[in-house]
Amino acid sequence: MKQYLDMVKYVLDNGIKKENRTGVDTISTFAYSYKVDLSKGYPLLTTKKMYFNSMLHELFWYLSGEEHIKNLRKKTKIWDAWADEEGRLETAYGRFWRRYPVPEISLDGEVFADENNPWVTREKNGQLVFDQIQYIVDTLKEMKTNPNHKNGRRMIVLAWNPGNATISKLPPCHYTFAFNVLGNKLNCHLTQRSGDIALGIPFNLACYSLLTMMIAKECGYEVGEFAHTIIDAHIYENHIEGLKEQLTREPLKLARINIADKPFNELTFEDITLEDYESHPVIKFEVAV
Ligand SMILES: Nc1nc(=O)c2c([nH]1)NC[C@@H]1CN(c3ccc(C(=O)N[C@@H](CCC(=O)O)C(=O)O)cc3)CN21
Ligand SMILES: O=c1ccn([C@H]2C[C@H](O)[C@@H](COP(=O)(O)O)O2)c(=O)[nH]1
Repeated sequence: MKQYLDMVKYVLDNGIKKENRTGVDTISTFAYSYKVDLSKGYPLLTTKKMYFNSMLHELFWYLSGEEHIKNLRKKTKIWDAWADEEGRLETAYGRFWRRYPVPEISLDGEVFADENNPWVTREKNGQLVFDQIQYIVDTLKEMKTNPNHKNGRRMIVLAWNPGNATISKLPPCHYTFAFNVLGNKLNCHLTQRSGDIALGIPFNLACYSLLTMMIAKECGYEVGEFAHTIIDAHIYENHIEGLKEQLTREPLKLARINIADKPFNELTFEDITLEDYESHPVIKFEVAV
């Protein structure tokens, strides 16, 4: 994928050396953006072998709304370093995607959705929560018959909750995304505060591109573009050689994705198949914890 290789080259050429909490320095750039046209194929990197199954388990974990990795860790180890022995995690994306806490006390004149709202439920522990993914799916369906939908430019999912994020061991990196309809095409824009270009970004790109394809299918849209803005876009120093190796490799034809004919909420791991994926060999990168 040319856009990825361009980003790698840009950060290698322009990055500034920076220290960070992990003890492994990075070369960093500010606010790198790129776009991919999803109608041209599925943007899974071909210049190294990608562990598609780990990414797919991660996406279904997000969609499950689980706040822990008790189930995910049976499928992939990629989140183990940030959880405790029991599989508990201080911050989990899916918890906020599908169960974002809603306050029950408001100021004079201010509104918050209550239990009568279609996306709000009360959990067993008494907390009111909002399902942002269902809100997106329902709104996109309503827009088919009502292009002037009041929420047509308000299709936002937020994973950042300051009261959690600012004290968490690992707050969300990809913390907000927005859907956008143009013609009959569904676009998605992801904002990421911090991006590990060798390890995290290829997963994030593949994950949100697939999510966009799944939602487009459910709601009757063609796939449009995936756009990604990475605020601190960095390469860890011990990843430089592996990324330089990738730059010498010629990108191969993009793979395709097949999604089973099932309602979005019933899709499981087995319903998504990766077709015609060919790649250059694996490159091992060590993850900075
Ligand atoms: N420093 C850092 N980089 C990240 O990308 C990252 C974090 N931390 N913390 C939270 C999550 C966990 N993520 C990870 C963690 C590990 C891999 C990883 O090891 N990937 C390997 C092998 C995957 C596998 O064995 O299935 C790869 O080659 O992609 C990828 C993403 C992304 N995130
Ligand atoms: O999905 C993800 C999750 C994490 N990352 C990277 C970005 C950073 O290298 C680290 C997080 O460290 P912070 O100090 O919290 O920024 O993980 C990613 O690229 N993608």
